[in-house]
Amino acid sequence: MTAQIIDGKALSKQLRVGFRERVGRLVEQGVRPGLAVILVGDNPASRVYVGNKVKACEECGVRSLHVALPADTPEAEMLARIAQLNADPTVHGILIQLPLPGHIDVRRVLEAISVHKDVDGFHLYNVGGLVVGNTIFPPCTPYGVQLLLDTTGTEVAGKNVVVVGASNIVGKPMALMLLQREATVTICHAKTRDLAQHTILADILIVAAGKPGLIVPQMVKQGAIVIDVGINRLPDNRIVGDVDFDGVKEKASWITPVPGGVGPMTVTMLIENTLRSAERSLQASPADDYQDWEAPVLKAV
Ligand SMILES: Nc1nc2c(c(=O)[nH]1)N[C@@H](CN(C=O)c1ccc(C(=O)N[C@@H](CCC(=O)O)C(=O)O)cc1)CN2
Repeated sequence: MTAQIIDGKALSKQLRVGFRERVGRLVEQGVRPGLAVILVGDNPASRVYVGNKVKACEECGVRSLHVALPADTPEAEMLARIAQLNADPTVHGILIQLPLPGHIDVRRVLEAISVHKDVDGFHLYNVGGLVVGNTIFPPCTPYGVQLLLDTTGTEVAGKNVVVVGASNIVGKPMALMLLQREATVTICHAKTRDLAQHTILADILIVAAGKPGLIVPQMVKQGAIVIDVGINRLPDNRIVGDVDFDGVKEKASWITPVPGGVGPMTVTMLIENTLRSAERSLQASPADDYQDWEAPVLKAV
């Protein structure tokens, strides 16, 4: 039996209808949500992703502020820009497009973003929040994957989940979020021996390794849910994931396509986090700490 497709483009479209309504309500109350996107250098893929983010803002009525800086921008200048954006009440979310040029200390600039505007969820506070299960802003890609999984109607608790890839922005937070939902989680990475021995046991297989064709049908359990987070551009310009889609779809029960699966959801969850930040700004006197943040409750179904 061929797998059912988990359509991230369609789910994004549906969620964005609700976002426009939320923006309308915010504007009625005098707040236009604002997102600042900082891009350093001219990495072509990053330019596409930033373009997608700016387009999504336009579609939802969010004001976007695109800060494009040359590749040799000193770290001190970035820190100064971030400080300005932290202090700007019309900016509810700030993100720094990754990767950054090598001369910039990624952790230092991410830590400079106000926890209250860290809509990418990369600040150490938000990362730590994932460990104890109450982060302010879930990181966008794993958050999107969680919603995509929800659309399958599958109860995650008790399932064997295997995450392939241990990056700070996808693999590790993904594993923590699914552990919070009581899955049995295994993380595989570049040093894992005999990858197939792990993946074959997965009821839910999430692949974020950046290696086209890494996962072939023999590595997948019959009926598994397969989420492909990889985005690889081939020499012929085609975009493919990390999973052999045509082969694996004959074995899986559900599968995400690339493009049109996780990618659009990453951008959609960024808007969700920005709206939550803007909504919170309406509270009469938001405390200057993070204790009064409510945990996010967005559900896909
Ligand atoms: N600050 C951040 N940097 C990066 C993140 C992130 O979440 N925050 N994640 C990735 C890139 N990324 C978002 O920035 C991203 C990747 C892919 C897509 C997307 O829409 N993909 C499309 C295909 C797009 C194409 O034509 O190449 C799809 O899969 O359908 C959006 C965002 C690294 N950096």
